[in-house]
Amino acid sequence: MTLPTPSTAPGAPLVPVLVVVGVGLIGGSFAAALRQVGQVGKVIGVGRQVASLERARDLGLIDDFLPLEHAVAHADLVLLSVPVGATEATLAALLPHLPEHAVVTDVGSTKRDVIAAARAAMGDRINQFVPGHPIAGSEQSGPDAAQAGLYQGRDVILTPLLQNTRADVEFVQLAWELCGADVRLMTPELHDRALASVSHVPHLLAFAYMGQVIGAPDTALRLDLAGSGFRDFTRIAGGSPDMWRDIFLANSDVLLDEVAQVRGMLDMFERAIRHGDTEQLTMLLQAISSVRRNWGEAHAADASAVDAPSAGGVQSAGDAPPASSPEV
Ligand SMILES: NC(=O)c1ccc[n+]([C@@H]2O[C@H](COP(=O)([O-])OP(=O)(O)OC[C@H]3O[C@@H](n4cnc5c(N)ncnc54)[C@H](O)[C@@H]3O)[C@@H](O)[C@H]2O)c1
Ligand SMILES: O=C(O)C(=O)C[C@]1(C(=O)O)C=C[C@@H](O)C=C1
Repeated sequence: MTLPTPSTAPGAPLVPVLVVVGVGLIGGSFAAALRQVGQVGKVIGVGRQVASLERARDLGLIDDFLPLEHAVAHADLVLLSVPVGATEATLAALLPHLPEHAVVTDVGSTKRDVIAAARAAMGDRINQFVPGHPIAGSEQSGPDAAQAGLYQGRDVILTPLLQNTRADVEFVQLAWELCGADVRLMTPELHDRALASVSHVPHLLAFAYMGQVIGAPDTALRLDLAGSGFRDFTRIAGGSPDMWRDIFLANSDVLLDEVAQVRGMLDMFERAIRHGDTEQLTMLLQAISSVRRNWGEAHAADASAVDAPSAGGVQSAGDAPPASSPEV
């Protein structure tokens, strides 16, 4: 890969000045990861809460913080790591101050809406925006949750635009690779459909299930008796409400379509249970359990080396096997 434009001097870090807008779990981890490998010169944070930015500085995630317009004027790379609903307003505010050579990328969990927002905000400077999304994170938020190792061996998806230069895409790709990530390129449509299924639906179900439990008359007893199954299933219901509100709304069309299909599966289970259909219930459970076990074993062995099943049209840095779905 050719070294991208911003880093020209030998031994210079890849990113002389990184501006992180939204120094929380994801943005703070990106800064920490690049710093750990010595590939960032200076990190400037931008945010809404001074206390949180001070905390990020105390943790060493950022060197300093500035108002958006001042920070961006120095940037070689801007990482947008705010809830996806804030994309358009944030990009519109930073654009007048963005140097011509600077690249802006994002970490938003949805891509079609983020790209539409970026086009609306950036107009003919859209070439400077390279959309991205790390498939790594947790239910925690804020700078204290940031970890330099968060992206080690994890996939990062880039959905480049026709307007992007190859050098800018390679710059963002290299930055993520230096964080330890495996970069995959795909279309925003494929991204949003797949992530609706394997990220957005599980979060929606966890929130919905948890909501049902806390609405019960004996909630205290239930929560007192809850074990590891409950813990595993509901961990993600502790995620950021702002972040998940924006994701559910941004990806609503494919999310609702996937939810309808999950409802179809629930109906199938309900029918089998209602009719005492042992054969059907066993068949469903066996087919599903075996696929989940295989996936779990492959990913537990080395989550970094095994790519998730890929859909047609996905370009992967690795040799991902073709997608396979359970026949139930
Ligand atoms: N948490 C995850 O697991 C995960 C994983 C991959 C991608 N993402 C994406 O990363 C982005 C950031 O998520 P995070 O987990 O780091 O959240 P976070 O809450 O830890 O950090 C978000 C930051 O954005 C700021 N912010 C919130 N609303 C804002 C607004 N309207 N305008 C400006 N700033 C605002 C917050 O103050 C905070 O500093 C989101 O777009 C999310 O979809 C999250
Ligand atoms: O591990 C978690 O708790 C996450 O929610 C991480 C997770 C996911 O896997 O769904 C959440 C949202 C993202 O956009 C990417 C990753």
